Amino acid sequence: MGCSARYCLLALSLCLVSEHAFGVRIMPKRKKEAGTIDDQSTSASWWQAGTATPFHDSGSEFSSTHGLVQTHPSSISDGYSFGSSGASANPFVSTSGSGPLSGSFRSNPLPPLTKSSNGKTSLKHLDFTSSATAELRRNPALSAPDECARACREGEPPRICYYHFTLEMYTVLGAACQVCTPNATNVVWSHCQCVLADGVERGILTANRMLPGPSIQVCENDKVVIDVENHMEGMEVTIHWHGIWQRGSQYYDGVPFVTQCPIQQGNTFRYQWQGNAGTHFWHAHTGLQKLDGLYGSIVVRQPPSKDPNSHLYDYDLTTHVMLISDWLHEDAAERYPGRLAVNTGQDPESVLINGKGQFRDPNTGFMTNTPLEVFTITPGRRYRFRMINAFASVCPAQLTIEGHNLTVIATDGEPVQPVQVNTIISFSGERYDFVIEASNRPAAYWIQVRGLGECGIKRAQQLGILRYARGPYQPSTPAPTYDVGIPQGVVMNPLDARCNIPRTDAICVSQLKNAQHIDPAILQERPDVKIFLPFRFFVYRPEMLFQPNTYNRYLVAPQGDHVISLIDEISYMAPPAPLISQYDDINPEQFCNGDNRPANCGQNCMCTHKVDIPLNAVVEMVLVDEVQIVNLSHPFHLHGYSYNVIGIGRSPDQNVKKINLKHALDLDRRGLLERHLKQGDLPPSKDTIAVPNNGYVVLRFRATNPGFWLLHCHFLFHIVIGMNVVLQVGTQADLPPVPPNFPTCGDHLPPIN
Ligand SMILES: NCCC(=O)NCCc1ccc(O)c(O)c1
Repeated sequence: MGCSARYCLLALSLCLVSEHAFGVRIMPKRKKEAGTIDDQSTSASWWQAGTATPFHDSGSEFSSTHGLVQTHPSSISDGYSFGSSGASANPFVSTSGSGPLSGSFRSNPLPPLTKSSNGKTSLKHLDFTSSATAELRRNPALSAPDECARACREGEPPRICYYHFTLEMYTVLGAACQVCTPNATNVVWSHCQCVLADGVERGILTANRMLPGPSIQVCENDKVVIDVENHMEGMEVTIHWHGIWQRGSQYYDGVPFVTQCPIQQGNTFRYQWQGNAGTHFWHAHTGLQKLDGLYGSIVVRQPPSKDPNSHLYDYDLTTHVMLISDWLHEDAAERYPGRLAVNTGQDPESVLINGKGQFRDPNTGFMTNTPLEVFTITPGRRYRFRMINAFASVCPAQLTIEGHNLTVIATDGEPVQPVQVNTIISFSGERYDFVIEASNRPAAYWIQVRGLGECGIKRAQQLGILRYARGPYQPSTPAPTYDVGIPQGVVMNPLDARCNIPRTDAICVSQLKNAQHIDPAILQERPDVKIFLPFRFFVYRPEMLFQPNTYNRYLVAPQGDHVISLIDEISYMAPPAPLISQYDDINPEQFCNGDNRPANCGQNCMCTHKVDIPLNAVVEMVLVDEVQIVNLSHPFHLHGYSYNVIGIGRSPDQNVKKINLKHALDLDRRGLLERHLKQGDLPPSKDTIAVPNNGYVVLRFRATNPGFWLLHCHFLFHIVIGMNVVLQVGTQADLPPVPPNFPTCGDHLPPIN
């Protein structure tokens, strides 16, 4: 090989086979029968274009309207499906009882665990290590992942869905990519452990050697059990189930030192919860691990009768989950606290769609030829897509699909009245579900995901393909570039956040209408509790930060500022032991909030920021952006709840160049904060909302879920420098005790002998 560039092998193979300047999609040279394999493909790794095998052909031959399910290997955003998500062949989640698939889903009893009726693996990935298999065999009450990813029908008994995640340090383009070549009997090598990402080699962290990690897809009322086995060398971890409210199971919310002790290397921690319906995701909540690959999708489906928008789509496929993430070509730790001479900040090199993509080296122009994600649809049908923004950096993501309108029907798991747009801009932690109607000319169409904001520097983007079954594989139009993209049309969630005027070019989140009933108490004029939370950065002078014998944390911001995050002038520090299980082990002086600032707490006040909220109170929160950096809007995520987005705005006062707490309070007094509380306003429910740059959002929720719930900016680097606060709803007495033998942790400071 003898190449210096890490991706040169791929780039080289591209050079040999490339027919277009832009590079080659992985395409069969000639069309093959579905499910056959090119036996000549032995000389090079299977992803290389010159040896492309027609595994993705299979999608064209199986119509999604056939009643049979699992006729070929399905995949769920699993990082192995060779550029075909196999969607058309796996239409096993029908939303309409009378639809073509009515009654077609069979649920297999255990065993077998891994094979579907045709003997091929239906949902790969799932961990079939001896421990996972053993647990499933030992306990006949458990269902395997592919049994749980099913159409949900009223009256069907709930399942207990069992998952086993083995977390490891792993490699993109490792040797697994040479061994799992498809062979004549297996179109897809059933347990392929090859992670391709965008074709650039790097070390990563994985769950079950997949990127994204395993998808959890269940029905409402199912019980979900996930054994998380940590084998990451020298690392501790927790997994947060983003969007899952954890009612009655707060100790499984996965926030380190709030709801549990981190899982030590070599240990297994069993999470158990019942999911509220919707599109959610899981990700590591410790350190920077999320950015290195520890995330995956969660879909909690409902019987169609329970979804107010189910009449708008025919299919809700396991394969139409679209998880988008930003991607580095090095460990995230290279970026924290950050470097000076080569300060690339948080800027990702790349973007991935379901862990897939290609990368063009800006210096050489070489482009990798790894497969793009393909979503297959059948003409005339309407499909529910579930988009998950798993970005970690500050970049918003812009999704556009060539030739297709997107009808937004839900956000953050909660249904909204449908709105039609052409582009969806989303922030880290948000989810948008939309319907696509396969009503265009049967062809292949580009999907473009562009990183906005800081991602514009490197022009990070990724492409995918929306393909009509039996149509061509390759879009006929030139691949959209960062600068010449798919026309954006009407935008969901515009960055300018001009939300208080009617407009035809964009729809703000605050202009969406909830598709469900809203507790009237939420809309009462005066909430029981009103909390203003301004947030900003504190910029250290180097002589303060590097005072001898002080060791304050910091992040090197893009312009070189050394900063920490403040919410209400406090930078959150985790306590040494979990609030939920070892509250009494924590020194009360560890806690603070705006009304109780520790003595001598200066401008860089660091403590466990905790705000107490009475159980069942109607809470209003006003988040105020005091960061004041153009193009930077912070998405705030609340654990344990979804809130109603009552208003989004900026100062109406032309003289006020910069909003701050004082000004927001003044606007509130004058009744000038935007609040949609009228009959029929129906403010949408969400759990993650971007606070517009130089603006504010007003949120409300009824505090019916007791516990210690984290509220935080969802940007990863802002979390680690303290942009968090714990909302304690109710008292410890309102919480169930943690399960027996819940792990403990804490300082060890015995008397000195
Ligand atoms: N007027 C204050 C200057 C300031 O706050 N500088 C920080 C800028 C920053 C911090 C973190 C980021 O992630 C980012 O993108 C930008």
